[in-house]
Amino acid sequence: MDIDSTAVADGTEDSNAKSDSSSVVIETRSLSKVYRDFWGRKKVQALKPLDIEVKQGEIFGLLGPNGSGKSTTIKLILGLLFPTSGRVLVFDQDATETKKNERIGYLPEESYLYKFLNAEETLDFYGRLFDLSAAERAARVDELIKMVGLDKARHRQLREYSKGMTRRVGLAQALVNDPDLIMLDEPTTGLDPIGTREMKDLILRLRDEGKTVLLCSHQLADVQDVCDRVAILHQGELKELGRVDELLKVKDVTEIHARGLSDAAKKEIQEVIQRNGGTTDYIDNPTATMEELFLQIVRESDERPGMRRVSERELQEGDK
Ligand SMILES: Nc1ncnc2c1ncn2[C@@H]1O[C@H](COP(=O)(O)OP(=O)(O)OP(=O)(O)O)[C@@H](O)[C@H]1O
Repeated sequence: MDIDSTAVADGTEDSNAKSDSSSVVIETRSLSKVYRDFWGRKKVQALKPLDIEVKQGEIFGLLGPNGSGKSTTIKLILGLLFPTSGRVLVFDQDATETKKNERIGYLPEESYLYKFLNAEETLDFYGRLFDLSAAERAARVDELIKMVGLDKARHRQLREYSKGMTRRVGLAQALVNDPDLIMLDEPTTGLDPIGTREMKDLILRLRDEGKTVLLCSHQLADVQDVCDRVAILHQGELKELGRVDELLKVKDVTEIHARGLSDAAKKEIQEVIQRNGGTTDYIDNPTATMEELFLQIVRESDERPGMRRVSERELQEGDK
Protein backbone atom coordinates (compact mmCIF):
# COMPACT_ATOMS: atom_id res chain seq x y z
CA MET A 1 0.00 0.00 0.00
CA ASP A 2 1.25 3.47 -0.85
CA ILE A 3 0.75 5.48 2.34
CA ASP A 4 1.57 8.76 0.58
CA SER A 5 -1.34 8.28 -1.76
CA THR A 6 -3.79 8.87 1.09
CA ALA A 7 -4.10 12.51 0.16
CA VAL A 8 -7.33 12.99 2.07
CA ALA A 9 -6.41 12.17 5.62
CA ASP A 10 -8.62 13.49 8.39
CA GLY A 11 -6.79 12.32 11.46
CA THR A 12 -9.42 9.67 12.16
CA GLU A 13 -8.13 7.14 9.68
CA ASP A 14 -5.75 5.46 12.13
CA SER A 15 -8.43 5.05 14.76
CA ASN A 16 -10.26 2.31 12.88
CA ALA A 17 -10.05 -0.43 15.47
CA LYS A 18 -11.40 -3.18 13.23
CA SER A 19 -8.67 -3.18 10.64
CA ASP A 20 -5.15 -2.08 9.97
CA SER A 21 -3.40 -0.52 7.02
CA SER A 22 -2.23 -3.93 5.79
CA SER A 23 -5.75 -5.08 4.91
CA VAL A 24 -6.91 -2.57 2.34
CA VAL A 25 -9.54 -4.07 0.05
CA ILE A 26 -10.24 -1.07 -2.22
CA GLU A 27 -7.76 1.69 -2.85
CA THR A 28 -8.32 4.58 -5.22
CA ARG A 29 -5.30 6.64 -6.22
CA SER A 30 -6.02 10.07 -7.72
CA LEU A 31 -8.93 8.40 -9.47
CA SER A 32 -10.84 10.66 -11.84
CA LYS A 33 -13.39 10.29 -14.59
CA VAL A 34 -14.41 12.61 -17.39
CA TYR A 35 -17.29 11.55 -19.62
CA ARG A 36 -16.71 12.60 -23.22
CA ASP A 37 -19.10 12.96 -26.11
CA PHE A 38 -18.92 11.10 -29.42
CA TRP A 39 -16.26 13.54 -30.68
CA GLY A 40 -14.09 13.09 -27.57
CA ARG A 41 -14.99 16.49 -26.19
CA LYS A 42 -15.29 16.81 -22.41
CA LYS A 43 -18.92 16.54 -21.32
CA VAL A 44 -18.89 16.04 -17.56
CA GLN A 45 -16.14 15.75 -14.97
CA ALA A 46 -17.97 13.10 -12.94
CA LEU A 47 -15.13 12.42 -10.51
CA LYS A 48 -12.27 14.67 -9.44
CA PRO A 49 -9.06 12.99 -8.19
CA LEU A 50 -10.23 10.69 -5.41
CA ASP A 51 -8.05 8.97 -2.81
CA ILE A 52 -9.85 6.61 -0.47
CA GLU A 53 -9.17 3.25 1.12
CA VAL A 54 -11.78 0.71 2.16
CA LYS A 55 -10.41 -1.71 4.70
CA GLN A 56 -11.13 -5.37 5.23
CA GLY A 57 -14.08 -6.04 7.54
CA GLU A 58 -15.60 -2.58 7.51
CA ILE A 59 -18.89 -1.19 6.23
CA PHE A 60 -17.99 1.84 4.18
CA GLY A 61 -20.68 4.29 3.04
CA LEU A 62 -20.41 6.30 -0.15
CA LEU A 63 -22.76 9.26 0.13
CA GLY A 64 -23.64 12.27 -1.92
CA PRO A 65 -26.52 14.00 -3.65
CA ASN A 66 -27.75 12.93 -7.10
CA GLY A 67 -25.06 13.28 -9.72
CA SER A 68 -22.20 13.51 -7.22
CA GLY A 69 -20.26 10.60 -8.74
CA LYS A 70 -21.19 7.59 -6.56
CA SER A 71 -22.28 5.28 -9.40
CA THR A 72 -19.28 6.36 -11.45
CA THR A 73 -17.00 5.40 -8.54
CA ILE A 74 -18.72 2.02 -8.16
CA LYS A 75 -18.42 1.32 -11.90
CA LEU A 76 -14.72 2.22 -11.78
CA ILE A 77 -14.20 -0.13 -8.82
CA LEU A 78 -16.00 -2.93 -10.66
CA GLY A 79 -13.88 -2.28 -13.74
CA LEU A 80 -16.95 -1.45 -15.84
CA LEU A 81 -15.46 1.96 -16.70
CA PHE A 82 -11.89 3.01 -17.40
CA PRO A 83 -10.52 5.90 -15.33
CA THR A 84 -9.52 9.12 -17.11
CA SER A 85 -6.59 9.29 -14.71
CA GLY A 86 -5.44 7.50 -11.59
CA ARG A 87 -6.06 3.89 -10.56
CA VAL A 88 -8.31 1.64 -8.53
CA LEU A 89 -6.86 -1.38 -6.80
CA VAL A 90 -9.19 -4.08 -5.52
CA PHE A 91 -7.55 -6.88 -3.53
CA ASP A 92 -4.23 -5.38 -4.71
CA GLN A 93 -5.16 -5.96 -8.37
CA ASP A 94 -6.08 -3.38 -10.94
CA ALA A 95 -9.87 -2.96 -11.13
CA THR A 96 -9.79 -3.91 -14.79
CA GLU A 97 -8.57 -7.46 -13.88
CA THR A 98 -11.72 -9.52 -14.33
CA LYS A 99 -10.41 -12.30 -12.08
CA LYS A 100 -10.97 -10.16 -8.99
CA ASN A 101 -14.72 -10.00 -9.73
CA GLU A 102 -15.01 -13.61 -8.51
CA ARG A 103 -14.51 -12.22 -4.99
CA ILE A 104 -17.05 -9.41 -5.41
CA GLY A 105 -20.82 -9.41 -4.97
CA TYR A 106 -22.77 -6.49 -6.43
CA LEU A 107 -26.34 -5.41 -5.81
CA PRO A 108 -27.09 -2.72 -8.40
CA GLU A 109 -29.65 0.04 -7.81
CA GLU A 110 -32.01 -1.91 -10.06
CA SER A 111 -31.58 -5.65 -10.40
CA TYR A 112 -32.25 -7.04 -13.85
CA LEU A 113 -33.51 -10.54 -13.07
CA TYR A 114 -35.45 -12.98 -15.26
CA LYS A 115 -39.06 -12.46 -14.26
CA PHE A 116 -40.24 -15.93 -15.30
CA LEU A 117 -37.82 -17.77 -13.03
CA ASN A 118 -38.53 -18.33 -9.35
CA ALA A 119 -36.07 -17.48 -6.57
CA GLU A 120 -34.52 -20.95 -6.49
CA GLU A 121 -34.05 -21.07 -10.27
CA THR A 122 -32.62 -17.55 -10.31
CA LEU A 123 -30.00 -18.28 -7.68
CA ASP A 124 -29.20 -21.66 -9.22
CA PHE A 125 -28.61 -19.89 -12.56
CA TYR A 126 -26.13 -17.46 -10.97
CA GLY A 127 -24.47 -20.33 -9.08
CA ARG A 128 -23.81 -21.98 -12.45
CA LEU A 129 -22.16 -18.78 -13.71
CA PHE A 130 -19.70 -19.13 -10.85
CA ASP A 131 -19.11 -22.81 -11.71
CA LEU A 132 -20.53 -24.13 -8.44
CA SER A 133 -21.27 -27.86 -8.49
CA ALA A 134 -24.89 -29.06 -8.29
CA ALA A 135 -24.48 -30.01 -4.62
CA GLU A 136 -22.83 -26.69 -3.75
CA ARG A 137 -25.57 -24.80 -5.58
CA ALA A 138 -28.37 -26.66 -3.81
CA ALA A 139 -26.88 -25.96 -0.38
CA ARG A 140 -25.99 -22.34 -1.17
CA VAL A 141 -29.38 -21.52 -2.73
CA ASP A 142 -31.22 -22.96 0.24
CA GLU A 143 -29.01 -21.09 2.72
CA LEU A 144 -29.38 -17.77 0.89
CA ILE A 145 -33.14 -18.03 0.43
CA LYS A 146 -33.54 -18.58 4.16
CA MET A 147 -31.06 -15.82 4.96
CA VAL A 148 -32.98 -13.17 3.00
CA GLY A 149 -36.37 -14.35 4.30
CA LEU A 150 -37.84 -15.73 1.06
CA ASP A 151 -38.38 -19.30 2.22
CA LYS A 152 -42.17 -19.20 1.70
CA ALA A 153 -41.89 -17.53 -1.72
CA ARG A 154 -39.04 -19.63 -3.12
CA HIS A 155 -41.22 -21.28 -5.80
CA ARG A 156 -43.04 -18.14 -6.97
CA GLN A 157 -41.99 -16.45 -10.21
CA LEU A 158 -40.17 -13.15 -9.70
CA ARG A 159 -42.81 -11.28 -11.75
CA GLU A 160 -45.16 -11.82 -8.78
CA TYR A 161 -42.65 -10.41 -6.28
CA SER A 162 -43.13 -7.09 -4.47
CA LYS A 163 -40.34 -4.48 -4.64
CA GLY A 164 -39.02 -5.57 -1.26
CA MET A 165 -38.97 -9.25 -2.25
CA THR A 166 -37.14 -8.38 -5.48
CA ARG A 167 -34.56 -6.48 -3.45
CA ARG A 168 -34.04 -9.53 -1.23
CA VAL A 169 -33.55 -11.90 -4.14
CA GLY A 170 -31.13 -9.31 -5.62
CA LEU A 171 -29.11 -9.43 -2.42
CA ALA A 172 -29.13 -13.22 -2.40
CA GLN A 173 -27.88 -13.15 -6.00
CA ALA A 174 -25.06 -10.80 -4.98
CA LEU A 175 -24.00 -13.31 -2.31
CA VAL A 176 -24.12 -16.46 -4.43
CA ASN A 177 -20.34 -16.64 -4.89
CA ASP A 178 -19.72 -16.10 -1.14
CA PRO A 179 -17.88 -12.84 -1.97
CA ASP A 180 -15.31 -11.14 0.26
CA LEU A 181 -16.35 -7.67 -0.94
CA ILE A 182 -20.01 -6.77 -1.28
CA MET A 183 -21.06 -3.59 -3.06
CA LEU A 184 -24.63 -2.51 -2.35
CA ASP A 185 -26.30 0.31 -4.27
CA GLU A 186 -29.37 1.59 -2.38
CA PRO A 187 -29.99 -1.77 -0.64
CA THR A 188 -33.05 -0.59 1.32
CA THR A 189 -34.96 0.94 -1.62
CA GLY A 190 -38.51 -0.39 -1.69
CA LEU A 191 -38.24 -2.17 1.65
CA ASP A 192 -40.74 -1.51 4.44
CA PRO A 193 -39.38 -0.73 7.93
CA ILE A 194 -39.27 -4.42 8.84
CA GLY A 195 -37.47 -5.32 5.62
CA THR A 196 -35.13 -2.36 6.14
CA ARG A 197 -34.27 -3.52 9.66
CA GLU A 198 -33.67 -7.06 8.37
CA MET A 199 -31.48 -5.76 5.53
CA LYS A 200 -29.44 -3.70 8.01
CA ASP A 201 -29.07 -6.72 10.31
CA LEU A 202 -27.94 -8.79 7.32
CA ILE A 203 -25.33 -6.19 6.37
CA LEU A 204 -24.04 -6.14 9.96
CA ARG A 205 -23.95 -9.95 9.94
CA LEU A 206 -21.89 -9.94 6.75
CA ARG A 207 -19.39 -7.63 8.43
CA ASP A 208 -19.31 -9.89 11.49
CA GLU A 209 -18.40 -12.75 9.14
CA GLY A 210 -15.38 -10.71 8.05
CA LYS A 211 -16.79 -9.43 4.75
CA THR A 212 -16.14 -5.92 3.51
CA VAL A 213 -19.19 -3.91 2.49
CA LEU A 214 -19.33 -0.80 0.32
CA LEU A 215 -22.72 0.82 0.61
CA CYS A 216 -24.25 3.60 -1.48
CA SER A 217 -27.44 5.10 -0.09
CA HIS A 218 -29.55 8.22 0.21
CA GLN A 219 -31.17 6.80 3.39
CA LEU A 220 -28.96 8.63 5.85
CA ALA A 221 -30.52 7.05 8.95
CA ASP A 222 -29.68 3.60 7.56
CA VAL A 223 -26.15 4.71 6.74
CA GLN A 224 -25.74 6.06 10.27
CA ASP A 225 -27.02 2.75 11.70
CA VAL A 226 -24.66 0.43 9.86
CA CYS A 227 -21.62 2.22 8.43
CA ASP A 228 -18.27 2.32 10.21
CA ARG A 229 -16.88 5.02 7.93
CA VAL A 230 -18.27 7.25 5.21
CA ALA A 231 -17.03 9.31 2.30
CA ILE A 232 -19.24 12.20 1.21
CA LEU A 233 -19.00 13.31 -2.41
CA HIS A 234 -20.36 16.50 -3.92
CA GLN A 235 -20.06 17.43 -7.58
CA GLY A 236 -17.52 14.68 -8.06
CA GLU A 237 -15.31 15.85 -5.21
CA LEU A 238 -14.57 14.23 -1.86
CA LYS A 239 -15.85 16.57 0.85
CA GLU A 240 -15.63 14.45 4.00
CA LEU A 241 -14.11 11.14 5.02
CA GLY A 242 -14.05 9.54 8.43
CA ARG A 243 -15.60 7.36 11.10
CA VAL A 244 -19.35 7.90 11.51
CA ASP A 245 -19.17 8.07 15.30
CA GLU A 246 -16.39 10.69 15.12
CA LEU A 247 -18.05 12.80 12.43
CA LEU A 248 -21.39 12.92 14.24
CA LYS A 249 -20.12 13.48 17.76
CA VAL A 250 -21.22 16.85 19.21
CA LYS A 251 -18.08 17.55 21.18
CA ASP A 252 -19.16 20.44 23.45
CA VAL A 253 -22.36 18.78 24.79
CA THR A 254 -22.37 16.14 27.55
CA GLU A 255 -25.12 13.51 27.53
CA ILE A 256 -25.89 11.44 30.63
CA HIS A 257 -28.54 8.71 30.60
CA ALA A 258 -29.82 7.89 34.10
CA ARG A 259 -32.81 5.96 35.46
CA GLY A 260 -34.91 6.33 38.58
CA LEU A 261 -34.07 9.95 39.43
CA SER A 262 -36.47 11.96 41.58
CA ASP A 263 -37.33 15.59 40.69
CA ALA A 264 -35.23 16.69 43.68
CA ALA A 265 -32.24 14.76 42.36
CA LYS A 266 -32.65 16.30 38.89
CA LYS A 267 -32.71 19.77 40.46
CA GLU A 268 -29.57 18.97 42.40
CA ILE A 269 -27.81 17.85 39.20
CA GLN A 270 -28.79 21.12 37.53
CA GLU A 271 -27.27 23.02 40.44
CA VAL A 272 -24.03 21.05 40.14
CA ILE A 273 -23.90 21.87 36.42
CA GLN A 274 -24.45 25.56 37.16
CA ARG A 275 -21.82 25.60 39.91
CA ASN A 276 -19.33 24.17 37.40
CA GLY A 277 -20.02 26.90 34.86
CA GLY A 278 -22.13 24.75 32.51
CA THR A 279 -25.64 25.35 31.24
CA THR A 280 -28.52 22.86 31.05
CA ASP A 281 -30.22 22.94 27.65
CA TYR A 282 -33.00 20.61 28.75
CA ILE A 283 -33.72 17.69 31.05
CA ASP A 284 -36.33 15.42 29.53
CA ASN A 285 -37.16 11.80 28.81
CA PRO A 286 -35.49 10.53 25.63
CA THR A 287 -37.70 9.62 22.68
CA ALA A 288 -37.58 6.32 20.82
CA THR A 289 -37.13 6.37 17.05
CA MET A 290 -40.06 5.99 14.66
CA GLU A 291 -38.44 2.73 13.53
CA GLU A 292 -38.53 1.35 17.09
CA LEU A 293 -42.18 2.39 17.55
CA PHE A 294 -43.22 0.89 14.20
CA LEU A 295 -41.44 -2.42 14.80
CA GLN A 296 -42.90 -2.67 18.31
CA ILE A 297 -46.47 -2.13 17.03
CA VAL A 298 -46.05 -4.75 14.29
CA ARG A 299 -44.52 -7.21 16.79
CA GLU A 300 -47.38 -6.70 19.27
CA SER A 301 -49.95 -7.03 16.50
CA ASP A 302 -48.36 -10.32 15.38
CA GLU A 303 -48.42 -11.63 18.95
CA ARG A 304 -51.96 -10.45 19.75
CA PRO A 305 -54.02 -10.09 16.57
CA GLY A 306 -57.04 -7.82 17.04
CA MET A 307 -55.45 -5.75 19.81
CA ARG A 308 -55.36 -2.01 19.14
CA ARG A 309 -53.27 0.59 20.89
CA VAL A 310 -55.40 3.56 19.79
CA SER A 311 -58.22 4.23 22.26
CA GLU A 312 -61.71 5.20 21.01
CA ARG A 313 -61.24 8.65 22.60
CA GLU A 314 -58.05 9.33 20.64
CA LEU A 315 -59.74 8.25 17.41
CA GLN A 316 -62.65 10.65 18.06
CA GLU A 317 -60.25 13.48 18.87
CA GLY A 318 -58.42 12.78 15.62
CA ASP A 319 -61.67 13.21 13.69
CA LYS A 320 -62.22 16.76 15.04
N1 LIG B 1 -22.56 7.75 -19.32
C1 LIG B 1 -22.51 9.04 -18.97
N2 LIG B 1 -22.27 10.01 -19.90
C2 LIG B 1 -22.19 11.30 -19.54
N3 LIG B 1 -22.33 11.76 -18.28
C3 LIG B 1 -22.59 10.85 -17.32
C4 LIG B 1 -22.70 9.45 -17.62
N4 LIG B 1 -22.94 8.79 -16.44
C5 LIG B 1 -22.99 9.75 -15.48
N5 LIG B 1 -22.79 10.98 -16.00
C6 LIG B 1 -22.73 12.25 -15.27
O1 LIG B 1 -21.72 12.14 -14.28
C7 LIG B 1 -22.12 12.79 -13.09
C8 LIG B 1 -22.06 11.79 -11.94
O2 LIG B 1 -23.04 10.79 -12.19
P1 LIG B 1 -23.23 9.51 -11.24
O3 LIG B 1 -24.24 8.63 -11.91
O4 LIG B 1 -21.90 8.94 -10.94
O5 LIG B 1 -23.84 10.17 -9.92
P2 LIG B 1 -24.52 9.50 -8.63
O6 LIG B 1 -23.90 10.15 -7.45
O7 LIG B 1 -24.46 8.03 -8.72
O8 LIG B 1 -26.03 10.00 -8.77
P3 LIG B 1 -27.42 9.30 -8.26
O9 LIG B 1 -27.49 9.52 -6.77
O10 LIG B 1 -28.47 10.11 -8.98
O11 LIG B 1 -27.41 7.86 -8.66
C9 LIG B 1 -23.51 13.36 -13.36
O12 LIG B 1 -23.35 14.71 -13.74
C10 LIG B 1 -24.01 12.54 -14.52
O13 LIG B 1 -24.89 13.27 -15.33
